[in-house]
Amino acid sequence: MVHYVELPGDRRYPVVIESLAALPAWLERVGLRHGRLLLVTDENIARLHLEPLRAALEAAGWTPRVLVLPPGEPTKALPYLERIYDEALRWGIDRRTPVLAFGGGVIGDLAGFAAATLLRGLPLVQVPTTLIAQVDSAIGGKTGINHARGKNLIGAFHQPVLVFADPSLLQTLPVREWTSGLAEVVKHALIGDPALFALLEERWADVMQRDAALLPELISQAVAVKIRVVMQDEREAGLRAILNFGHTFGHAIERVAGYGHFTHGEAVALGMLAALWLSHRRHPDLPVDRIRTLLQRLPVPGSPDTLDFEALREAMQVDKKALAGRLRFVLLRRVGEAYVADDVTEAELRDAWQFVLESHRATVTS
Ligand SMILES: NC(=O)c1ccc[n+]([C@@H]2O[C@H](COP(=O)([O-])OP(=O)(O)OC[C@H]3O[C@@H](n4cnc5c(N)ncnc54)[C@H](O)[C@@H]3O)[C@@H](O)[C@H]2O)c1
Ligand SMILES: O=C(O)C(=O)C[C@@H](O)[C@H](O)[C@H](O)COP(=O)(O)O
Ligand SMILES: [Zn+2]
Repeated sequence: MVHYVELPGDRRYPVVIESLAALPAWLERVGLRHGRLLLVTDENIARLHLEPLRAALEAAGWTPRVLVLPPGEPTKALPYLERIYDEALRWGIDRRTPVLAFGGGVIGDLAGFAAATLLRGLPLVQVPTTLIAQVDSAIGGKTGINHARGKNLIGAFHQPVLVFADPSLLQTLPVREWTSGLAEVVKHALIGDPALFALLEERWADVMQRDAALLPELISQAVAVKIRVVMQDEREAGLRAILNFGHTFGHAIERVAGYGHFTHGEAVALGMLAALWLSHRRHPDLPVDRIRTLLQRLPVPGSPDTLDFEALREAMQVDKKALAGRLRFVLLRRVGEAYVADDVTEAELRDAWQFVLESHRATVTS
C-alpha cells in the first residue's frame, strides 16, 4: 500500500506500508544513491529488529553507520542531538548522506531534527517502528526536541524523502506502547474520519490483538487523515492545528509529570477527554458517551490526580498554539470535524480536568 504526500512546489514523497525487505528498492526509487547512510535507532529496536535491516541495506550496497541511543522520551533532548552531530561529523558526511530514523516518535523527531540541521539539511528517511510513528510522527515533517519548559519547543519542519512502515514490526511493541499508539489513531478518527471511528468501536478486540490482517488497513486509514491535513497546511498556518487535538492538556501532562512518566499517547488520551468535555459544552449533540467509552478503553496507568492543576495550567501557557498569551484549543464539532477555539474560560479548564479525573477513575475501577 502506498500513499503520497503532495506539497506545494512539486514536492512529493511516498508513505509505503510494506514489509521491510522492500526498503532498499524504495530508497532507490526515491533517488537515493548507494553509499554512506547514518542510521539512528534506540537500544530496544536495535536488539529486536536492527540486524535484518542492516543486512538488507548492506546487501543493496549501502554502508550504514549505526548510532544506538537509550530508549524513551528523555532521549529527545539536546545532549542526544549533540551525540548525533558529533557522530555524523566525525564519521564524515556530505549533503547527500541520508539520515535513516529507525524507531518510534522519539528517534524520528530527534534524528529528523539532526537531519534538518546538519549541513543545513540532509535527506531524511523515516522507518517508523511504533504505531504512533507509523500513523503520525514519521509523516508531515515536524521534527524537534523537548525543553525543560515544554514539549517540542525546539525544532524545524523537515519533510522526509520516504516514509516506510512495516506493520509486522509492531508485533513486538509492549502493550503499553501499543495502546499509546492507539490514542493517536483514535485522534485521527475523531478529527477526520467517522468510518475509522466506527471501525475502532466495532473491531476493538481485533485491534487490541493486533490482528495481522487488519493492521495494514488500520494504519492506512489513520495515515490518510494525517496526510490529508498536512497536504492542506504543511506548516500549521491554520488547519494543521487540528492534529493537536488533546495535546494542549497532553503536552502539559507530559511535562509536569516528567518526560517519560506518562507516554505521549497516554497524555494525549487524557487530553482528549478534556477536549471532549469542552467540545460537548459547545456542541450538545456530540455523542459524548460513545467517544468517552472509546477513550476509556485506552488504559492510562498511574495517578493523574496527583498532578497539580496550577502546574498544568502554567505549562499550557507555553503551548505553541497560544497567540498573544491566549490559549487555543482544538475542539470537535462532530465526529470527523474539528476546529480551533479561543474562547475557553479558566472555569471550564478546571471542570474539564475534573472530567478527565472522573473518567480515568471510572476506567481503572471498572
Ligand atoms: N513529529 C510528530 O508529528 C509527532 C507526532 C506524534 C508524536 N510525536 C512524538 O513522538 C514521541 C512518542 O513516540 P513513541 O510513542 O513512538 O515513543 P518512543 O519512540 O519512545 O517509543 C516507545 C517505546 O517503544 C520502544 N519500541 C519502538 N519500536 C519498538 C518495536 N517495534 N518493538 C518493541 N519496542 C519498540 C522504544 O524503544 C520505546 O521504549 C513523543 O516525543 C511525541 O511528542 C511526534
Ligand atoms: O503533525 C502534527 O501537526 C501534530 O500536531 C501531530 C501530533 O500528534 C504530535 O504530537 C506533534 O509532535 C505535536 O506537535 P507540536 O507542534 O504541538 O509540538
Ligand atoms: Zn501527538
